[in-house]
Amino acid sequence: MPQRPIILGIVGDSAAGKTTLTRGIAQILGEENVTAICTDDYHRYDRKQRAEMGISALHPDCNYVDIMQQHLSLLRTGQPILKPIYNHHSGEFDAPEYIKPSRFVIVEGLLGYSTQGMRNSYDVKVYLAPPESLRESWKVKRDTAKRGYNPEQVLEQLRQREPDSEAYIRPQRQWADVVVSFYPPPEGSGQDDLLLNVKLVLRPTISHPDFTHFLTPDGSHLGDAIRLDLDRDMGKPVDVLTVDGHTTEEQVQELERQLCGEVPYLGQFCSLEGNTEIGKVVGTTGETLQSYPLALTQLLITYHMLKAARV
Ligand SMILES: Nc1ncnc2c1ncn2[C@@H]1O[C@H](COP(=O)(O)OP(=O)(O)O)[C@@H](O)[C@H]1O
Ligand SMILES: O=C(COP(=O)(O)O)[C@H](O)[C@H](O)COP(=O)(O)O
Repeated sequence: MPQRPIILGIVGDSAAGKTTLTRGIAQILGEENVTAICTDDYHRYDRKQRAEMGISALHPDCNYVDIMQQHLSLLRTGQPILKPIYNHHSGEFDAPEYIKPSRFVIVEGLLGYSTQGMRNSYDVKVYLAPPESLRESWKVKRDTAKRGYNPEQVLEQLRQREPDSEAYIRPQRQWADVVVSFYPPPEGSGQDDLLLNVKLVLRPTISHPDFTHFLTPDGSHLGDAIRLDLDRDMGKPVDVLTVDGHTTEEQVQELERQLCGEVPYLGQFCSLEGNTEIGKVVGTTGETLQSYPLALTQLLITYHMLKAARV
C-alpha cells in the first residue's frame, strides 16, 4: 500500500448526514486506523461575528479555505497539522489540536470541494444530497437536540442560508465520484417511511465494482428492490444504483459478495450474519440507525478507500 494516508472527502450541506456516514465508515475501517476531520473548524469568524457581519458559515469568505487546502496537502503526504477547533456549543474557537494522520483520513464538511487544490487531495470524493425536506427534518431534530436551537430558529436559519447553499454548497456535487441520496419511500406506498432507500450516483471518475455481472439489462434479476440504471447527472452520463429499504437479506448478500470478492480485506465485513454491526451507526443525536441501504453505502465507500490503499 502507498505510504501516504488515503483521503476520503464527504461534502454536503448542514445536516445532510456527513458525520453519521463518517462514523459508519470509521467503524468498518477500525477507529484506530482513521483520522476524522470536520472542516467547520476552519470557520474564519465565530458565531457572534457572523451575526454582526450578516455572513453565513456556508460562504467561502467565512472560512479559511486556503488553510484547509494547505492542511489537506500536508495530510496527504502524512505530515501533522495544528488544526483549529470550532466549538458548536459555545459558537467560539477552542485551543487548536495537534493531529497526525492515521492510515485513513476522512475530511467532512461544507466546502471541501470548493478549490481545485482541495479536490486534487482526495482519493475518493463523496457528496451527500438527501432531498431538502429530509435534510430539513434531520437538521431540526439535531440542532434542537444537540445545538441549543428551537425549531423556529433552525427553519429561519435554513431560509436565510438558502442563497449560499445554492451558490456554494450544491454546485460541489459535480466533483463527487459518488453522490449519495437517502430518501423516504413515496407517500401512500404502504412502506415504513423510517426505512430509507438510497440512490447512489456512480460517476466514471473512479472505477466502480462491476455490478452488471448479476443485474440483467432490465435490472430485474434481484427484484426491483435493487436496480442499476444508466442515467445523467448534471448533464453527464452516470450509473445509478438504487437500493430500497425493504431489500431482502439474500439480495443484499449477493451485492456484498460482489464488493467483497474484489477486495479481500472487506471480506470479513460481508456476512450479515457474521457482522451484525454493519450498517448500524449511532447518529449524531444518539439514536441507532441500521438499514441495508446504509450498510451497502458504507461498504461501497470503504471498498473504494481500500482499493486506493491496495489492501
Ligand atoms: N443515513 C441516515 N439515516 C437516518 N438518519 C440520518 C442519516 N444520516 C443522518 N441522519 C440524521 O440526520 C442528523 C444530521 O446528520 P449529521 O450526520 O449530523 O449531518 P452533518 O454532519 O452533515 O451536519 C443525524 O442526527 C441523524 O438523526
Ligand atoms: O452549518 C454548519 C455546519 O455544521 P454541520 O454541517 O455539522 O451542520 C454550522 O451551522 C456552522 O458550523 C455554524 O455553526 P453555528 O450554528 O454554531 O453558528
